[in-house]
Amino acid sequence: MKFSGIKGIAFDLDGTLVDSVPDLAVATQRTLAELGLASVTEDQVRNWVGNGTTKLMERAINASSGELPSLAYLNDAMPVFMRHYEACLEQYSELYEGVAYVLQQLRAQGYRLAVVTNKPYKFSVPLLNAFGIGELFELILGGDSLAKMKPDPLPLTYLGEQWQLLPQQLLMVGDSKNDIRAAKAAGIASIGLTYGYNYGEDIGLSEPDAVCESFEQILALLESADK
Ligand SMILES: O=C(O)COP(=O)(O)O
Ligand SMILES: [Mg+2]
Repeated sequence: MKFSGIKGIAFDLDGTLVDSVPDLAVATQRTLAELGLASVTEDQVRNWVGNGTTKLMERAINASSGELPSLAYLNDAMPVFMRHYEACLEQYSELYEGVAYVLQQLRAQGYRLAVVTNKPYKFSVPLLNAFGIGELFELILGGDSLAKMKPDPLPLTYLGEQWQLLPQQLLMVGDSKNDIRAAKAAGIASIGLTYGYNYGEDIGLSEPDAVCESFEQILALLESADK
């Protein structure tokens, strides 16, 4: 059974724990306005989330202006975005249904929990704390915490080293192909969630070990596995 012997679980953040696109969209729209560029919609922003905030802004500026920004332009745009996102961070975002309950249950069952996100670390911790779940995680890794982010396996292999757990004792839960690719590259099992953001694609196409339509289903999947 793929999920037996799991001791540690790494959760993705955006699109997995928190529906954060409403605030990412507001911050993107305010940034474009300040740069004098045409606006974009929340639906567009949803399809650009997954590879960190710099990629999000690159995609937004590209769609808005019709051309890829130069590195210098993007470097100037990023502090503007960071300022706007910091100001709204959890204003319109919401924890997905069942998240707090399931995380508490998993902790009570003895699983070690981590967040492995591509979101910058400085936003990840306050966002998790704003929803009262930050304390449930032993380790939080942002997209800028290490030299490489998902889909690179580095954050997951680092987690295994920190916790002294083997790949077969770890599980990655996420909404995006970046999560599933990172898990496969690290040799660990993965669960793909259907309700998040995955560039508008079916997460099943990335072939995670299981697909869940709700966060609650994770509990049942783990309970059905031998410990
Ligand atoms: O910030 C992003 O682009 C994605 O963040 P995630 O890895 O938590 O989904
Ligand atoms: Mg995600």
